[in-house]
Amino acid sequence: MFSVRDMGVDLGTANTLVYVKGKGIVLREPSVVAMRTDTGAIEAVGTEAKQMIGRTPGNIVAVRPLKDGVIADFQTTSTMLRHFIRQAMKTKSNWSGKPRVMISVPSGITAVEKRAVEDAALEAGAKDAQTIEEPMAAAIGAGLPVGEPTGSMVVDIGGGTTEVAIISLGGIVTSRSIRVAGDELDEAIIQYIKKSYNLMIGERTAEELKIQIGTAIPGLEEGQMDIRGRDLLTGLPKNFTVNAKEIGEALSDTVSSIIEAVKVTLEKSPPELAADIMDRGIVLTGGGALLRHLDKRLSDETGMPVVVAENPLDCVAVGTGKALDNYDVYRRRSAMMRKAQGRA
Ligand SMILES: Nc1ncnc2c1ncn2[C@@H]1O[C@H](COP(=O)(O)OP(=O)(O)OP(=O)(O)O)[C@@H](O)[C@H]1O
Repeated sequence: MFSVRDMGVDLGTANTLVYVKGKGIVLREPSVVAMRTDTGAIEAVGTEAKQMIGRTPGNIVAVRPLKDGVIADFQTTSTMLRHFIRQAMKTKSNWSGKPRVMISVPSGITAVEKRAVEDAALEAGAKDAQTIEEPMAAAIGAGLPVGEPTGSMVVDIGGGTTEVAIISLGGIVTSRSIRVAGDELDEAIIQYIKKSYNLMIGERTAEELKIQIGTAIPGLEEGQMDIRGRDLLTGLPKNFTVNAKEIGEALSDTVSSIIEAVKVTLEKSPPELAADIMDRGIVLTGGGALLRHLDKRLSDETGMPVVVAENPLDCVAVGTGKALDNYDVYRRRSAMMRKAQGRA
């Protein structure tokens, strides 16, 4: 007899990751679904669907169902979640029964949406499902001592949302979630290129520019990249070269918004916890933490030490996996919250 292995799912706006207890991360796919507009039938999910963004014929659309940091399209989110959970179950030949699933969700989603995410996991074959707030999962995954009476601060910069939280004794003391993260950085690049060069580029090209030559401090990076866009005057494709300084300038205001959210959260922190954070430093997680010199700029502007977590893209998924060890605690907590909401 093999034991059932439980699963943690990072249901992100940009990427979905599945962590299987005892195996680690077994699935890592973009949170994208391609569907036929006429019948609603699913054409592709994940990497294959992401490649279709901006390239679909009229009868197919490639959508990101969680694009704006919330579940924008619930039905499609459920379908995608089901697909990934089933795929992850196939990666292990010796499942003996149904797994319990811990799913991280953006902290801004409603109780009804949380319930619906859990239902989607049940439909996919889970025995039971619970949700955990993304910044809590990120902090656990980054190895912060969340259960201790000491303040830890995590800034999770994903695709759709930046979640800033101060955690102590297993709970979120104060937090802020803004819809400014990787997608907004990409959009800032699109707007900059449009304004400076009269050229239109797609969101995937903008993301590539950000990843390859982006910087949070303009002037600190060398480098350039050749790209292709559409000339807005002639309507024709055109090749051109952009340098790191320009991309740094394009990103600067959006980076400032993220830093402002961190400052506001710090200002609301009880003094004892602020002192703990001063000792340990602010921990950056999520793909956005990989933007060059973001740690330095945040440290310069807040006067606090800042560290980038090891494998920032994996922290939330690893955190959901570790949270499986306390599955019953989360289960009891959400049952209590549901009861309290029912009474209110
Ligand atoms: N090297 C890099 N530099 C800058 N940004 C990066 C880098 N690598 C990935 N990203 C960005 O990180 C974002 C995805 O991060 P992540 O997978 O943590 O998000 P998510 O968890 O899906 O989103 P959310 O937390 O909003 O639900 C994308 O916007 C991507 O462009």
